[in-house]
Amino acid sequence: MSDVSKIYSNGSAALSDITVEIDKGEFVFVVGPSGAGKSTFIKLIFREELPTRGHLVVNGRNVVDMLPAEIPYLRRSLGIVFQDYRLLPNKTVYENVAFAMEVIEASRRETQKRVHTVLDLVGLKHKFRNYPNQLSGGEQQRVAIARAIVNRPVVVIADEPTGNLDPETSWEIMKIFERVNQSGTTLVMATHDKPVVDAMKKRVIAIEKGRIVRDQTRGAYGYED
Ligand SMILES: Nc1ncnc2c1ncn2[C@@H]1O[C@H](COP(=O)(O)OP(=O)(O)OP(=O)(O)O)[C@@H](O)[C@H]1O
Repeated sequence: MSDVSKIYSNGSAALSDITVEIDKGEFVFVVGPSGAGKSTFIKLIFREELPTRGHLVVNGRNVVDMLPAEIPYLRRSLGIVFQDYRLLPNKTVYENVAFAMEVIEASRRETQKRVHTVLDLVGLKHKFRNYPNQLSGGEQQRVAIARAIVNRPVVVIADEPTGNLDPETSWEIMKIFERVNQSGTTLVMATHDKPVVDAMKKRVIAIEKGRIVRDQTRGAYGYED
């Protein structure tokens, strides 16, 4: 991002003059008080929102000048995880993950192989026939992560992925993210989870009132909430 600002149509200035570079393979926490602009930062990366000003390149693609038809190609190179899981309620665990591969028209054989591999990685191979409402919150988030990584994205972005989970379950999620990152995937995670950020000692980008106020290599959370 280079001199990126985002002002919503109601005049709300969510981000102001953000310049930051995240390299391939990094693990980055984005922290800051409520309303600081963390979700907006994440939304710009997957082009859910467009910057009002500035340049933004994600995985070699200029997101600002991108044609609407190119957006799906950008998103195929990303895995996105939300606080509220966003699984399809009428599809099984297997189908939720396989669906992401059907969208890119992968073969059935490749899909089967990959879905089982990623469900194994998140520890849910044995629950592939379950529906989301038959799973705990932590299990649902693990399915969401499996879905996010099944197409081998270059970057995984996560907005408060442990926000609805208890501390122990949050750790399980973080261990999975760490493994995903160790395999070379860039990880960008917006979070309020102080214990997680403090323990993991990753790069921390702190945003306050839409501006970067801190960028540390092995950082801490640094807020009281
Ligand atoms: N769609 C929108 N329309 C108008 N204003 C918005 C919109 N989304 C966010 N904002 C405003 O932009 C600012 C930044 O919001 P953002 O959601 O990015 O913050 P955040 O750091 O993710 O907050 P939280 O930790 O509470 O999720 C806030 O003032 C918010 O009210």
